[in-house]
Amino acid sequence: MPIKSRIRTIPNYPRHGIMFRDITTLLKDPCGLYTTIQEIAGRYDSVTIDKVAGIESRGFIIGAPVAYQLGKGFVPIRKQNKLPAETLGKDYQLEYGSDRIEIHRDAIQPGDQILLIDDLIATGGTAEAAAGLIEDMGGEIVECCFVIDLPDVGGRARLEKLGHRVFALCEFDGE
Ligand SMILES: O=P(O)(O)OC[C@H]1O[C@H](OP(=O)(O)OP(=O)(O)O)[C@H](O)[C@@H]1O
Ligand SMILES: Nc1ncnc2[nH]cnc12
Repeated sequence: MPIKSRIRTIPNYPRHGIMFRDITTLLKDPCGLYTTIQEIAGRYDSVTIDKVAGIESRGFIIGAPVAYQLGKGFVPIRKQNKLPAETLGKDYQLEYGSDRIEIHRDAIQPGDQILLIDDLIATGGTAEAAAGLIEDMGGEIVECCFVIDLPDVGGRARLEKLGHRVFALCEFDGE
């Protein structure tokens, strides 16, 4: 069964008008989880990557096994006040609210080739902030990689306009 058909849609969550794309139905399926990680990791098999960065929280579920499969380290980009050492942070707007993400100041070395991973791109605000943090530290974004793209919300176009490569395993377009 394709990855997309294992993702459930919950209308009007967490707010009226939002079609929430729920990956828990993909994750609970051993074949769904395995295929997702293999497909992403396979894409970067012969690409130079120093570290995989994942965005809290759903980006951790996808990013950490991809890093493991590629034999690379994993860097968590976390919500405000969750990281214990010195951090750099950025505020950003969400499809349904606003938030702040942070990264440890010693997580990235200048010139590091970083694969940025999250489960989903909607407005692209979260990924733009995460990519910005990585670039502020001298890291280079190899690609921004997602399980799900919502093209009608415009995040991919926003990241591409900033010069980032974007890849997603599937798209939900007004369904
Ligand atoms: O492209 P954007 O409009 O920025 O939205 C995408 C982000 O929103 C969701 O995370 P959320 O902030 O809901 O946190 P969670 O992963 O902890 O549920 C999703 O996992 C992405 O990180
Ligand atoms: N429509 C959506 N479904 C799941 N996660 C999201 N994050 C932002 N928009 C979302």
